[in-house]
Parts: sequence; structure tokens; C-alpha cells
Amino acid sequence: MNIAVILAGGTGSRMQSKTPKQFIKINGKPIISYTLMAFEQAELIDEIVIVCLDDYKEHIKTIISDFKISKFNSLISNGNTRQQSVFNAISHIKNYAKDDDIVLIHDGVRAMIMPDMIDKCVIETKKYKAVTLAQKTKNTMIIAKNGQISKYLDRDFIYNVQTPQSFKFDIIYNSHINAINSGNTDITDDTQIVMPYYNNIHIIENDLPNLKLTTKEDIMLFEYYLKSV
Ligand SMILES: Nc1ccn([C@@H]2O[C@H](COP(=O)(O)OP(=O)(O)OP(=O)(O)O)[C@@H](O)[C@H]2O)c(=O)n1
Ligand SMILES: C[C@](O)(CO)[C@H](O)COP(=O)(O)O
Repeated sequence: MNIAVILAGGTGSRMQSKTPKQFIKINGKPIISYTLMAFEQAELIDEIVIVCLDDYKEHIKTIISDFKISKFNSLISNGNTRQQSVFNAISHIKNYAKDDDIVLIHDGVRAMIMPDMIDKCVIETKKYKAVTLAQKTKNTMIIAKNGQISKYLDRDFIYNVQTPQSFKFDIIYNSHINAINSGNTDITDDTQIVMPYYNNIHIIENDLPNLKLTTKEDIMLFEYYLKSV
């Protein structure tokens, strides 16, 4: 079974909006609906688990119904951090998943994700057990200290990490237990959680737009993107 965990449990503080960013409407549709539709359309996804703020659970149920998200399976309460939100979801999934099942974790606010890329994550996880989408940097990369360049980095080794991040269930679950036992509760990325437990994470290069909508400027970029597709 291939299970998608869609994270919609953050408050979006950097967006500085009253409404949590995943529920902001763009072209009349909430941001989270674009993400859910991509996972609904991905051929290899069997079910969708959504992590949501308690105050928005009724709201997301309406979105699930309005956008006919037939793969929706469960709604899970968020944690205080992204890491805790993911753990809440995988603790629920543990009740029925097998070790060999695949769990994809996706930021609900990466709303440009394409169904084909989601399916590619599933296919590659069967081969590599742990994968993430990532985009190779297209820029000259530097380290700067006190406003001055101190070092140039080899761009061939620099990537922006994206989601989905996809894992065999036993790997993601045991990695989270390991992280908690090491005292970590606020790691913002699941590959960082998995690395100490399973350091063989495969990168799927993605050059398609997959912006994490984080600040107000990103909303304008998303509006522009929607006009062009
Ligand atoms: N406790 C949390 C924190 C984040 N997320 C989700 O994780 C994704 C990526 O996180 P980020 O962009 O950092 O979202 P926020 O935490 O909401 O934003 P900010 O850091 O600006 O407050 C988002 O879809 C967000 O809803 C979550 O489910 N639970
Ligand atoms: C997993 C992730 O999308 C990696 O880019 C993560 O959500 C990033 O969180 P950030 O704290 O907003 O960089």
C-alpha cells in the first residue's frame, strides 16, 4: 500500500496571514485543494492521511468533499512542530501498515506538485527504500560571514530539498522513534530524521516548479504559475 501524508497542521507564521496559509484561496480555491487534487490524481497513491489544525478540521472536511478526494482515509491532529505532526500521522498508520508499505510525506503548501512526480517517488522508493525530491542549485553558491564572502561552494553538490519524501514504513517509523529517543522534536525535514537510522537516501532530481509557499511573495509566484499552466 502507498500512503500519502499531507501536512496541513502549521500556522504559517512567515506568511503573516490571519488564515493559515494552506487555507488561503488562490483563484477561488484553497491552496491545500491543489495539493490534494495532485495526490488524488497520482495513479500509485492508494490513500491519503491529512494532518490538520484542530480548529480547521471541519473546514478541511468540506474541502475533501467539495474536491471529491476519494482517497482520503483519516484526519490527524497536528503536533507543535512539523516533526511531531508527521509522528502523529505515522503513529496512526502503524495500526494497519506493513513494514514494506510506502509512506510519502508532503508539505500541504507545496501545491505545484505534479501527479507524475508523486508516482515517480513511489516507483523509486520500491528500489531505494528512502527518497526525496530535490532541485540542483542553478546559482553560484557562497558562504558569507559578516556580510563578506568567505568561501565558494561546488554547486555540483548543492541541492534544495523538496517534498514528497518517501520511505518504506519501517524506516520512517523507526527513524522517528530514534529521533525522539535522541531528544529531537523539531527537525524540519524527514530526510534529516531518517539519515542517522538509514543513510542511503536517494535523490530524485526535480526541475519542475515545486515551491513551498512560505511568504506573501510566494503567493504571487503561485498566481503567476497558475496563469501559465
Ligand atoms: N506543526 C506543524 C508545522 C508545519 N506543518 C506543515 O508542514 C509544512 C511545511 O512547513 P512550513 O512551511 O514551515 O509551515 P508552517 O510551520 O505553517 O510555517 P511557518 O514556519 O512560517 O510558521 C506545511 O504544509 C505545514 O502546514 C504541520 O503540519 N505541523
Ligand atoms: C521538508 C521541507 O519542505 C524541506 O524543504 C521542510 O518543510 C522545510 O521546512 P522549512 O523550515 O520551511 O525550511
